[in-house]
Amino acid sequence: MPRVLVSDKLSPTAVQIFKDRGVEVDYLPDLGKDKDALLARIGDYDGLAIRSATKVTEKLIAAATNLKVIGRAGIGVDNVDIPAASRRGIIVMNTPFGNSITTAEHAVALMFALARQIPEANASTHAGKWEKNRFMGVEITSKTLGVIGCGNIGSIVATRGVGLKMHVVAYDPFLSEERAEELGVAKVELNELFARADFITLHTPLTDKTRNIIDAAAISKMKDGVRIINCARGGLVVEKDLIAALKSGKVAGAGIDVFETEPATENELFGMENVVTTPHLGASTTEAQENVALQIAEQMADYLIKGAVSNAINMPSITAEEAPRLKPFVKLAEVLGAFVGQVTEEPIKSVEILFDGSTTTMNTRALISAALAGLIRPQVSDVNMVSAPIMVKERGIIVAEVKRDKSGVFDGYIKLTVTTEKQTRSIAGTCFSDHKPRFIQIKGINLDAEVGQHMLYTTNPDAPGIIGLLGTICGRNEVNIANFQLGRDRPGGNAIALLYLDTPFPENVLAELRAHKLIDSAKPLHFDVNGG
Ligand SMILES: NC(=O)c1ccc[n+]([C@@H]2O[C@H](COP(=O)([O-])OP(=O)(O)OC[C@H]3O[C@@H](n4cnc5c(N)ncnc54)[C@H](O)[C@@H]3O)[C@@H](O)[C@H]2O)c1
Ligand SMILES: O=C(O)[C@H](O)COP(=O)(O)O
Repeated sequence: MPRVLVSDKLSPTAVQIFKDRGVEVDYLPDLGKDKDALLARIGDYDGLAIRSATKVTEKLIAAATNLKVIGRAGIGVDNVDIPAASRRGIIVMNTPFGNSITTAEHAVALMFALARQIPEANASTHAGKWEKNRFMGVEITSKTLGVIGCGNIGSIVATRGVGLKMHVVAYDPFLSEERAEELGVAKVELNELFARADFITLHTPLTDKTRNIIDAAAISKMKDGVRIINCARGGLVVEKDLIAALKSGKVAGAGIDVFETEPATENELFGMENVVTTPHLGASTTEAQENVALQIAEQMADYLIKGAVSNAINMPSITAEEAPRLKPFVKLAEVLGAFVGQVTEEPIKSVEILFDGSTTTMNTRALISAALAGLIRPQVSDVNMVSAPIMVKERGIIVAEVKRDKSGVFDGYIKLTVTTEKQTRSIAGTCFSDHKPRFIQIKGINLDAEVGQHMLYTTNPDAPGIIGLLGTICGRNEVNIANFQLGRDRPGGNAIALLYLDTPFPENVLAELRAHKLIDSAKPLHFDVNGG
């Protein structure tokens, strides 16, 4: 039974779903704030469900020896060291839509709060002051709203702005003109947004490109009296520059839900009259918390129990429906990679993965990840479909995908071609209705060979005596040959042999075989035929 730890506050729905799905769950919502206690316990779990309080650092990941999946009940995953998780083969998934409406509504709420100074006016009225002349607001209608980052949340804010009769301009390098038109917004460059907007709202993730996107230089390009809303991430806005601009009056107000340092208990923004703050409440509604808890528990259970992957940051999605059809081809891709990985001794420069016929309609990203995992496993023992692409990239190996229509007798097949400094190797395989992977071409030589756990692969000239030679040497050394497959490109040309053995081929016998003039090369192979 897989075990999941919930280390941040999540709706009880998540716990119930884990239990119903047969996942053991420990709900310890304060553990995320206690780094040492979390570090001491994390090794016991297959899954970790979090929000933004738990910081999943490289150190925590190193201690998480059994961890397979980190589930973020929410959107931002900047509290997770994703490269470290990927390197360890741990899937990181989030719930990309569960809290977007709620967060968009919070941004709009902050915009209204700023425009009419509602928090200040509320405090003053509660204090019995009746300061009717102190609070003079601004209308929102006909003002320009600048949306930076027009993805899920930004686009909801944009349409709300349109509904409020605002002019909406959006800056997002990935926003298409068609989508902008559909939303009713004008797609503009950042400087134009700065120059035109009366209200600016941020909705980008925190990345190296977006960090400090609002600094003193950016503020200087904005209209006098602009109001800035940040419901995305602290770190997008340079707080000291914002504070200076609020003090000078250049910025008339700021609505801030997220801070450079969180939890934020001390901050110069606190107490400023023209600043409305909330403690990272963007996602905090009953509806959103129900959504994200339910989604993350389902997604994590799907992965831990069925191998289905959805909304993963570091792995292609595999739906529960496609998982059974894909599984044998994942195995095939991995086996093809493993074959080449085991026979290649020099550094690999590039890999081409060709999908032919029916395989082109499959989840080729997942299949490529599987092939790469098989390929580099002989060099890095602890690698899986999550970590393989990152490890291959770190090694500077170029990966290319090619798709083509059915070209031969098979409904479809996968062919892997690997180039090193010395040579190019290729291997192709397919799965028949028995779902078992088989090799159909090695070194350009056609054959039909199943995959065995322990095998010996030899290359030799097509000459009389090879079978006898292999049989004699194996027999003399008590190596039992369970099966045998031969192939050649033409009579008297290049030939290959695949021997199926009951046990790994002994090293000392290998030396004898390699020394024989009829054998060009001999390589023992091992395949995880039973693994998932
Ligand atoms: N305050 C909260 O409680 C709360 C709640 C949910 C999400 N968030 C934050 O909001 C962010 C946005 O969420 P989302 O669901 O809309 O994400 P999203 O991925 O759907 O949208 C982000 C958009 O930002 C754009 N973008 C990326 N780099 C950019 C750049 N340099 N300049 C301009 N645009 C850029 C992307 O193209 C994308 O369209 C999340 O990353 C998260 O950090 C905060
Ligand atoms: O990225 C998110 O989903 C939000 O920042 C919500 O964070 P929270 O789950 O900690 O409220």
